[in-house]
Amino acid sequence: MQSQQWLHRASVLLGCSQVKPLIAEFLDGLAVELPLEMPFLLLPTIDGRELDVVATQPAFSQSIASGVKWAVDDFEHPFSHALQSQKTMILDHDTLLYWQGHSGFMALTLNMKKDQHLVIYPLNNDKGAILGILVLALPESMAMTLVMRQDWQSFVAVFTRHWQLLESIRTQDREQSLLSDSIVLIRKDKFDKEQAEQLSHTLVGCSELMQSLRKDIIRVGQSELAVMIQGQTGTGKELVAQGVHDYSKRKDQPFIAINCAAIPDNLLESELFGYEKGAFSGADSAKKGLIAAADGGSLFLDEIGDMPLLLQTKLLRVLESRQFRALGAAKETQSNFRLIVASHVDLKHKSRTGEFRQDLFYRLCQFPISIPALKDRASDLPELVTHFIHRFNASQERHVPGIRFSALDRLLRHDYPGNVRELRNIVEYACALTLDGQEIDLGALPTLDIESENMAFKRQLNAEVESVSSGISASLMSHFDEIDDLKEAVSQFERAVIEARLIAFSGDRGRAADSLGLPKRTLAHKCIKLEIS
Ligand SMILES: Nc1ncnc2c1ncn2[C@@H]1O[C@H](COP(=O)(O)OP(=O)(O)OP(=O)(O)O)[C@@H](O)[C@H]1O
Repeated sequence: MQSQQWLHRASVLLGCSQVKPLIAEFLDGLAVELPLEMPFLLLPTIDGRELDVVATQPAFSQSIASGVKWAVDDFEHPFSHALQSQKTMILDHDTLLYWQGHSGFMALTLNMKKDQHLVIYPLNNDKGAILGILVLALPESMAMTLVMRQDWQSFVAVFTRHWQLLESIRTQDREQSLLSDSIVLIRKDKFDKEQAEQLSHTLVGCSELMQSLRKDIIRVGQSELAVMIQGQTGTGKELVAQGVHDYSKRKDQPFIAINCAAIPDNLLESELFGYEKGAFSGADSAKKGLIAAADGGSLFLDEIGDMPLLLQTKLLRVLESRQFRALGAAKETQSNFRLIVASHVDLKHKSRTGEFRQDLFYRLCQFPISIPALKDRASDLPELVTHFIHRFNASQERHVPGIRFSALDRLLRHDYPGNVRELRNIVEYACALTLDGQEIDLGALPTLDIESENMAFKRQLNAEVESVSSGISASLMSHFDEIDDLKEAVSQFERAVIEARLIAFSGDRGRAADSLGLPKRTLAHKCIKLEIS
């Protein structure tokens, strides 16, 4: 073969933009230009333990590779020697016999003609590391001369350099795309955190329950799933529904809310679906229903458990088809709304007893959210109190700076059957009775139904304190008889009191110190001494 042909082949190789076609082009070129049967390459596997066979015809590579492992540390075959020495090996017919102990190699060379030599040619990158091994069966006359020829060596150098270049582009591309994937993930995570932080200004509470509730709201806001909110009265179901809407793509569209329990059954249908003029006696003009009004936005059906069964059937149809017909209308209309429902009763139970349609229940329950009662998240209470004081100040143009610990302590001992709404009312009442510039005192609180036997909040708070202080605190008082180190017992008690107070004030050391009658520096010093983080 002439130098010009190698040059032409080299230029074809340079046109390849990916490694696989490059190798195929290289091997095909050899098969065409040289009098040989089937050249192939051996490439190290990713773990570097074996050599993989790469030939242009899959059947050929399979026949070489079938069941054969070309382990790099198996010196029974000559390829591992070529790998180690990085030197070209040319095996004549007699030398081949020496390697017949390796069954795979024996099968590979079985059909070689007597005058053929096997050329094992390591391909290095420019740093001297092995890229692969080229294997050729050539007539004796050519084997030696070919590998010595300058044009052949240049051709192979073009092939290996281009191979290396494509590999490094591929690695760069992969790294680039990994980098941009992680940047997207980091940005998304940061965005979600920022949104959750923003939501914490309206949906207040630092307890883990509230934090995960806010995360759920942000997560589901980005989807189109139907949301079912369950929680006792006054726990903030409407606030959560509003949050789902505000943090969704529909936030600039209407948020339409209706309380199914507050509207008589016979009116609920016309409220939802609307009606045409003359649809029933008294329908003097047409009225748009709430389903139509929610088009593009969100429809919030509060107390869905109170919806009559017949209307449930109609609602299910609307959800399936996104179409509805106003009362007395001839045609169906479309509305693209996202449904959010809430209930203070256990709808699953109602669906089992037949009071609520089971198919509707499952259709509505695509993303269930459960809001815990206030008494089950005592650590939220101080922050909620502060929030309601701020809200009161802003709406009434007043200046109540905060609440005294004795008053907060009283609030912590109430059970709140009316949940956050009840707390809000109590705080607003107390604010109204407190003079500007003064903190809310015990005297400003309404009479609260406090059962000393049943101090739900205290119990909850103690449980939280116990969990942070390795269970040393609350039980201490009941084990006076067991105390054998007074100093240690006093330290434990002191630590438990400070920890409880820090929890009560959401970690605000200034307020905790105030409430304990200590200077802030003294409290800080005690925290270090008692190892309170
Ligand atoms: N986590 C919270 N942060 C701030 N305010 C809250 C929170 N939870 C509830 N509220 C306030 O408590 C009051 C009652 O909330 P909301 O109306 O959302 O409760 P609900 O569960 O829908 O009540 P109902 O079952 O009676 O319809 C509202 O003023 C609301 O702003």
